[in-house]
Amino acid sequence: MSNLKYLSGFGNEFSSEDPRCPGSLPEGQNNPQKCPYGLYAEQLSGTAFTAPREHNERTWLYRIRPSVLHKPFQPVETANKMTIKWSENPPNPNQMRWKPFDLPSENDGDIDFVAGLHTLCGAGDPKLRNGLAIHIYACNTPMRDSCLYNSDGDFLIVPQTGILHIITEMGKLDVSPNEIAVIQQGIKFNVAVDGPTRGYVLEVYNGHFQLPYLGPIGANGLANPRDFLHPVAWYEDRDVDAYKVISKYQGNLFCATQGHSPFDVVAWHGNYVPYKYDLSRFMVINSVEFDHADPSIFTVLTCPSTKPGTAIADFVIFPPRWAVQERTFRPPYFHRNCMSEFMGIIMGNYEAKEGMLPGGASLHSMMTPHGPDYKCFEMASNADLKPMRLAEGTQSFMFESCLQLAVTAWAEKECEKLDAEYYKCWEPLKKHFNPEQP
Ligand SMILES: O=C(O)Cc1cc(O)ccc1O
Ligand SMILES: [Fe+2]
Repeated sequence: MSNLKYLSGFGNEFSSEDPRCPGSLPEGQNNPQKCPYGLYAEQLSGTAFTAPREHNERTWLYRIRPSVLHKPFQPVETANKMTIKWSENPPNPNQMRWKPFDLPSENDGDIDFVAGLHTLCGAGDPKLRNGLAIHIYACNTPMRDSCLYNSDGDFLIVPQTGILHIITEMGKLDVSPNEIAVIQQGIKFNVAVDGPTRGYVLEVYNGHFQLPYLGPIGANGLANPRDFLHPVAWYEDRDVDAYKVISKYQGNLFCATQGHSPFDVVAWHGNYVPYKYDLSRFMVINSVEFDHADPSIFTVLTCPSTKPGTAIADFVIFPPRWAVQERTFRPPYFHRNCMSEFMGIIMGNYEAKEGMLPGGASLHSMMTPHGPDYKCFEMASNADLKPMRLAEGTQSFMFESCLQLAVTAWAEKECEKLDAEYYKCWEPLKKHFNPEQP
C-alpha cells in the first residue's frame, strides 16, 4: 500500500513545500532577490506565456540547482523501439488485434521504463506540435540514476500489470493498474518498478488533457475534478557521478549527465503539475431507457484539436456498470467511424468481443468496419433484457483520435503479436433477412 500524500483537484493552483524546509516557498512574489534556503527559482511553462488565462499553465520551482546545470546532450542508442517515422511501414487499413505484449523474460536482463517503450502507432510531428503516438511499455527494473522528460508532448500512462513508483520534479506518485497518470511535456520523472511491469502510453503533441465539457449532464459526473491527485513537494540533495537526464526530442532520445539528482525541488507552486486518477472513481452515466449511447459518454480526459468537439485523443473507459435498456441491442453497435479507435484492456475481458486479452490491444482505423463479434451479436440479440451488471471486474479503454494512425513495423511484424485470425470473429454472422417477415 502506498502511503504517499496528494493534493486533490483538476486544474487547481497548488502550492507545496517539503516539510523539511518550512517557509521555502517565497511569499507574495515569484523571484525574490534571494530565495529562502538559498534555492534557485525556475519557471516551467506548459503553455505559451500569452495563452488565455483559462488555458495558461506554468509552475514555479524552487530548487537546489537550476536545471541548466548539465553537460551537453548526446544522442542515445537504446534498446527501445520508439519511433515517429510514420511512413516506414506501409499503411494497412485492416482490423487489427494484438495478443498480450510480452513482459520481459529473465533472459532479457534488466529493462527499465525507457528501454521498455515500444511504439505501436501514431501520426503527426512533434516539430509541428500536432499528432500523437501510442506506445507499450514492458519493463522489470527501476530507472537507476536516470530520468526522462518529454520535449515532444504529454504522456498519459495506463498501467496494466505492476505498480509504477514515479518520482517527478513536483514529488512522488504511486500508480497502480486501474489508475492512470499524466506527466506533461518537460517534467522530469523517474520510474521504479517491483518486477515485470506492463502498460500503455498515449502521447499527445498538441497540448494538455482536459476534462470533457459536461453539457446537459450538469455540474457533476464522469471524472470529478477532486479525484485527480497531484504530488506534494519532495526533494533529495544527492550528488551522483553522472546522473542521466534523458530528453525525448523530435522522437529521438538524448542524454545529458549532471552531478546531482534532478529531484531537488524543495517547494513549488503552480498549475502545471503531473497527476493520477483512479478509474474506479468514474461516475458512470448511460442510457436508462432504450438504445446504446455513444462511447463518448465514458470520456475521462480529452486533448482537443482546434476543430470544435473533435479530439486529437479522447481517453475513454468501459467501466463496470448496470445495463438496463429495454427493446435494445445493448452491446456496441456495428459501425464505421471517421475517428481512429485504439483499444486496450487493463483487466478481464471486453464486452463486445472474445479474444481481447489484458495487455493486448486492437486498432480499428478510420472508416474500417467493426462491431460485436458473432457470439456477442447472437447472444445480445436473443438475451432476456433484465437489468444486468456489465463488465464486472473488467476495465477496457479506448484512445479515440481524429488522426489516421500509422502502425509501426514493430507492431505489425516484429513483436509477433498481431492476430492474423481476428477477422474470423465476424465471419459466422449470418443473413437473417426475410422479406416475408417484418
Ligand atoms: O468499437 C468499440 O468496441 C468501441 C465502441 C464502443 C461502443 O459502445 C460504441 C462504439 C464504439 O466504437
Ligand atoms: Fe468502435
